Amino acid sequence: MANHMNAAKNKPVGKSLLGGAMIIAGTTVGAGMFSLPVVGAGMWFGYSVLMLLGIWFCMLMSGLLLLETNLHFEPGASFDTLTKETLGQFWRIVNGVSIAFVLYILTYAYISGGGSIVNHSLQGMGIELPQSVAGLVFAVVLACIVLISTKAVDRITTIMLGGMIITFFLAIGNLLIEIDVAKLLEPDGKQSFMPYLWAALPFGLASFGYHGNVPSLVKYYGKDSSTIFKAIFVGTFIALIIYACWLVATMGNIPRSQFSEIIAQGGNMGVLVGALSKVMESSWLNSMLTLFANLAVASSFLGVTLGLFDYLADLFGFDDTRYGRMKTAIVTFVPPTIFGLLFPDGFLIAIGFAALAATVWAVIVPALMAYKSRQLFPNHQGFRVFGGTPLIILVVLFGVVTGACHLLAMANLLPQFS
Ligand SMILES: N[C@@H](Cc1ccccc1)C(=O)O
Repeated sequence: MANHMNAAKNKPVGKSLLGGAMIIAGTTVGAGMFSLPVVGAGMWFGYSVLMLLGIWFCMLMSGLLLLETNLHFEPGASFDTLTKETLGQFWRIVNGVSIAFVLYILTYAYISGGGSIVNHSLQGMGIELPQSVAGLVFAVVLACIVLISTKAVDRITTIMLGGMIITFFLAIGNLLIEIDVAKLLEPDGKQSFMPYLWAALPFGLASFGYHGNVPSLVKYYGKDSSTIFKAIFVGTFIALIIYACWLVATMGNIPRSQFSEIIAQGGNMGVLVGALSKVMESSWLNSMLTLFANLAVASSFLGVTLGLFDYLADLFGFDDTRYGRMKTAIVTFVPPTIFGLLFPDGFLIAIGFAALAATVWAVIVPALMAYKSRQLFPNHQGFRVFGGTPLIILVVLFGVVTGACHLLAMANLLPQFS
């Protein structure tokens, strides 16, 4: 839901802390959330919550380190300027490529997840479609909104965000009441948990990604470091609470052994939501849950593709005329949609690769930039993240270890629950 940062850029809205916190929470909570119970099934609830806490802390710190660097520059300076001025041309290019890669692969992940959830919804109405076609419908409808204008995206996602909050609490509230504590605390299946942590780390990292919005917040609030700090803290904390509730709701209702089936079917969004739907008594609440999942993935799609659309228009120099926007739309949407048609079930794999690229620009580069900017501006009196160099080392290590886990998991060298 990165589009709310565009809202911040364009509209003279009241600059309350809440607005900034919602921008961050909106971007953070997205499709990554739907991967968490599936990849966390092996280690189950306790370790999953511990992992989320650790990742939340590291991702909060990397965002604050990015803020620290950003505050040395004029509001409006973006990643490109920050990397160029602190780390030089090499990192500027590595960073730019990794951002573009994340945006593209997330677009594909959303088409895959969106197709899966649209299909699940249509089945509820008695309509059968191949999942790839459902993905195509999902992509074409939402791409048209992006093609119309930024304003259209802003309006529609604001409505979607409201809808998400309402449907989340209605559906999850009920699931939270119905949970079976034994399922949560005494999981069935193979009694080995901790080794499955490693393969899940990249998914946790992707779920806490929001860093593209930090420069937007600086542009929005100016150099008001204390408000931006609070907005990032509160926004990511809201995401942490939502994820914890989501884990309680899913793992408290679906037994661990049943996750094997979900994983065997590809672990896509529709399969998970379908399994949850089966345990929900009321068909009305069931619709709320399905609606929530649709809104979550649709609003993330709009936010991310709007970012990609603007990025590509700038990169290729396409103008804002009807013809120019058409060209930008083609390079933005056609490649991920073709992938979505060819590989409709790559949702989890795509989120994993998004995490790999995000370790670069959302974790390692912000830490390195903060290290460098402390050398460049040694007498700076303003905002500085606590913890000195040890904290920077911790954040870099977190990024490197998580990236390595993704590669090892791809090579089948890490234990994976099945
Ligand atoms: N956190 C987002 C993904 C994301 C990653 C990195 C940056 C921005 C967004 C999600 O879960 O859908």
